[in-house]
Order: sequence, then C-alpha cells, then structure tokens
Amino acid sequence: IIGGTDSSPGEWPWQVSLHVKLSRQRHLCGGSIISNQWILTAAHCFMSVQNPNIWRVYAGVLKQSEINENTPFFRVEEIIIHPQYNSAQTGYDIALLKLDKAMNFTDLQLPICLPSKEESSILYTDCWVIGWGYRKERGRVEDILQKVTVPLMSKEECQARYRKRRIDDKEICAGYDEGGKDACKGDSGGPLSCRHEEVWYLVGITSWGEGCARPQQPGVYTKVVEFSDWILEKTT
Ligand SMILES: O=C1CSc2cc(C(=O)N[C@@H](Cc3ccccc3)C(=O)NCCc3cc(Cl)ccc3-n3cnnn3)ccc2N1
Repeated sequence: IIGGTDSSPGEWPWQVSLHVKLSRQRHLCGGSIISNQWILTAAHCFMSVQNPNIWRVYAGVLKQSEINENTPFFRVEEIIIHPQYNSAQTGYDIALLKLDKAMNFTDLQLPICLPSKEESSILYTDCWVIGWGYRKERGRVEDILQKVTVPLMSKEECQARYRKRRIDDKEICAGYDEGGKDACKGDSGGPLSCRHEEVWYLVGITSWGEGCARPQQPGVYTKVVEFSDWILEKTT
C-alpha cells in the first residue's frame, strides 16, 4: 500500500494473508473471508502455483511477524479460478478458495458482505484498500497491515487514463489523479472495502495498475457485484 497508515487489530477482520510454502514460506496475496469456508481473491495469484497443498491461509493476523511455525492456518481444499480468466489486465481476475475446514468467527476473523445487484446503484464514498504490499514500487512486503482510502472513479474516466487497454464493465477503478495513494505488489487479491450505512461491502478485488500510485494511473479492481451469480453458484 502506498501512502497508507498502520491498521489496528480487528479493523479489517475479513482480510487474510495467503502464503505459499515451498522450500521457504512467504506472503503472496491478500484475500477476503466471505463465509466460514470460502475466501475470495484474485485469479492471478495462482498462475505459477496452482497446487492447493502449498497454500496456507492466515486469518485474524495484523502483522506478518505474528506468523511462525506455531501460528494456526487453514489449508486450501479447492482453488476455483474463473473460467474466463486469462490475465489480470483482461479481467475476470477472481478466484475462490475453499478452506479444508470451516473457521470459527471471532472479533479478529469475520466475513465481509458481498454487494448485491439491487444495491449496485449505490455511490460508495468511503472506500479503503488494504494489504501487506510494498510501500513503494521497489519495496518489500510490510509487517503491519496498511490501509489507505481511495475514491472510486467512473469507467469512462478510468478508460481515459488507460488508453492502450480496454477497461471492462466488470472492473472498477480507484485512485487519485495526483497519485500518491494506491495498492502495490503484495496487495493483490485483497479487498477494496466500502462502508455504506455502517455496513462494509466487498466492492473490489485488488487486481492491476500501471506502476503504483503514479499520477493518472489508478488502481484497477475486479468489480465483485458483477460476479455475484458466479460466487453463489460455486459456494452454495
Ligand atoms: O515475499 C514477497 C516478495 S516478492 C512478492 C511480489 C508480489 C507481487 O508481485 N504481487 C503482485 C501480483 C502477483 C501475485 C502472485 C504472483 C505474481 C504476481 C501484486 O500484488 N501486484 C499488484 C498489482 C497492482 C494492483 C493495483 Cl490495484 C495497483 C497497482 C498494482 N501494481 C502495479 N505494479 N505493482 N503493483 C507479491 C508478494 C511478494 N512476496
């Protein structure tokens, strides 16, 4: 996260850290708890590692330094990547992880609401992107979960910023024309969370951008409301 600040314990209880354990173990992506057995994240996280057995899901953590060989984690029973996914820049950057067992909800691990199609006309004005990603383009994974507020922008404005690309109806952009606040490497798969009338909704999944926090290069997120049928089909 560029231009953000430290989160507090329990501030974002739906945020999880997805680790890959090969010879070493490391945080690779963020994700969001949407039920006691399902995590929503980005499809691109799995392009090099599709084997469910090497993934570890850490919930209820604020700091990466809380994670060690004794920290409890969930194993992944199934990885469901959207069938139309090709690359982050061409959309459908969404995946579901089925946990090997249902988690107990606590103050530190709770699900976030999925936006419903009926409410897709809501203009969200209080949106935050969070993660343990880099604080600058050439950085490193951060210890304390970072948060930054970013304004949503229209598809037309976003398309004007990305002339060489086609911004899909199932993508949503957020950021500042002057740059300075954005997601970055290590944040992908995590939530773009928006609060509306005291309830938090999972509006976006951190997907791609041209550099991090550059002027007129907003972050591009998978627009979750466009996939509610797919999510319901796969998780019920
Ligand atoms: O221990 C380490 C050090 S190396 C490392 C790299 C990455 C990484 O590149 N992540 C990518 C995605 C990815 C994940 C898995 C495999 C390959 C790539 C990412 O987050 N990418 C974020 C994409 C992004 C989204 C928005 Cl909304 C705005 C700007 C950007 N960025 C543009 N340039 N950098 N970030 C993630 C974890 C890592 N852990």
